[in-house]
Amino acid sequence: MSLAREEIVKGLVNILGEDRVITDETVLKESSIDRYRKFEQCHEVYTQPIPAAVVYVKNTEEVRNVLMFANENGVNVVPRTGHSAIEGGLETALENSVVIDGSEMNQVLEVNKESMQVTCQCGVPLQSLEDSLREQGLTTGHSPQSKPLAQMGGLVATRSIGQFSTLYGGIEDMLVGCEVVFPGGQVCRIKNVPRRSVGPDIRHIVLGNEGALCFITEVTVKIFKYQPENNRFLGYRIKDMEKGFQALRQVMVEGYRPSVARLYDLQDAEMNFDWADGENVLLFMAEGPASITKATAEGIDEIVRKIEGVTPVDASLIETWFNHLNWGAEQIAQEKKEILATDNIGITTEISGCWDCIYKIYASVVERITNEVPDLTMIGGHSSHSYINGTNMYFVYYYNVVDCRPEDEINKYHNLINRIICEETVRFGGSIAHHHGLGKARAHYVWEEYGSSFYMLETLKYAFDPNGVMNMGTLIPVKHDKEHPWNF
Ligand SMILES: Cc1cc2nc3c(=O)[nH]c(=O)nc-3n(C[C@H](O)[C@H](O)[C@H](O)COP(=O)(O)OP(=O)(O)OC[C@H]3O[C@@H](n4cnc5c(N)ncnc54)[C@H](O)[C@@H]3O)c2cc1C
Repeated sequence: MSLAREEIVKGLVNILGEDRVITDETVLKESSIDRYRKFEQCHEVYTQPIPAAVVYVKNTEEVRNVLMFANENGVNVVPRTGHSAIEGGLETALENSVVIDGSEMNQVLEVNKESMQVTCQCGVPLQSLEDSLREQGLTTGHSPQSKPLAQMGGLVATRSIGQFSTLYGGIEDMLVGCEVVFPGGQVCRIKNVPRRSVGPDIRHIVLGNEGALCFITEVTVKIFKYQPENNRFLGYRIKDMEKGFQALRQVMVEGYRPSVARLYDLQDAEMNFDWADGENVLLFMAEGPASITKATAEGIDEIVRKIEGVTPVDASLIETWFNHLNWGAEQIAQEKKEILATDNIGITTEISGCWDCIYKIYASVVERITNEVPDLTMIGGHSSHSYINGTNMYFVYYYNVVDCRPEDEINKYHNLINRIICEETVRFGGSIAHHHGLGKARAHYVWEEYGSSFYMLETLKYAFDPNGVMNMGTLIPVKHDKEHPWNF
């Protein structure tokens, strides 16, 4: 039999003491969702089950004790660090869940300048880590737009990616080793080595698990020399979006590795660049030793200028724009004010596809959303992470919320748009989530995404979380309506 709310709180207080078991109603409500339900959040309307408690853990032993308590008593837990999730990964989908917050595990344990790696606890904010590394002439190379908000545990748990990914890769290319705790109480450490050939790469069980398999307590990531004085910026207007994708492809296929390679369609460009002048925008940044950035910038410029319909712009425009790209608490507060004042809301959904299908996905998503979604005020997007075999597409959309209560917005608009994006992406052979994770929102499409390999994901879930207490509903939905997967 499951424990009553009071018994759960009592058990947690026995483990952690009263101070670190929070049962304040406002905190609990705010902890029941993340930015997937941004409209509800702005209106302070909470539709998800309110957790029994939020607990602040200070070390691995405490994480272990809380997880074992939850596992033995069938209590759902939701791991959390920076609270910047945007796909519902932090929603407490089951009654009487416990949010385990690791943000007080915030020590940088070692900066190893010889082996070029840094080890930190899960709650280290990326911004403070990066600021202190830069003072020492070093960088993680990781720069998601949420750098001012996100913390190391969450960044690994979501398989995050940063703005310089074309050079440094995603977090999966940076993670060297880690320590994690499973619900049965097993504490596992994956050691720090440059590479090994000893069976499957078990780091990938941790990466992107979204708190549905284990709690990440410590991570070691690579570090690189920080040499901003050598940065080169390039920017272009380009008339045709499809040719823009071809330009990105050519840069990658010819073997160039800019840190940033981005293509904005004209709708998104209009919102970001006052010089876009009704055209799409291509931009690049090269980082690293001076000889490499010079050669990279010159090589890319030569390729792009040969493409029809391209107009170069002053490099300083790109540099200025780039320095104001990140989002912290201030931008989030400002956004809330604007949403409340206008009932107009902007949301993003990102996917990926190989070069042979990305334009088809883009064009068909834009067409369907334009035709099928009511009250739309903008649909567009950009590609911001490119590879030898393809790229991502980051759809950006705005709509007016008309004639509906805050709690009805999600199904009337947001889930409808998500469905279109997921359907078209799967139809053309892409992946429904490039870097924000499946959370609870896109988990409804997990079968379409995985196909026959769903067996492997499901087996991992059963093996590592046999009692079903790790962030239930994330990766695999708790309730799923096959006929109407977008309605939840
Ligand atoms: C304005 C904005 C911009 C963004 N830009 C980017 C971007 O450029 N690139 C990008 O990749 N993402 C981006 N995101 C999404 C988000 O910031 C990332 O997913 C980030 O990695 C989440 O880190 P966090 O510490 O905030 O994790 P949280 O939000 O606390 O948690 C995220 C998920 O990870 C799980 N989790 C958290 N901590 C742990 C842990 N210790 N152990 C196990 N599971 C855990 C949670 O259960 C949840 O499912 C953006 C978000 C916002 C709001």
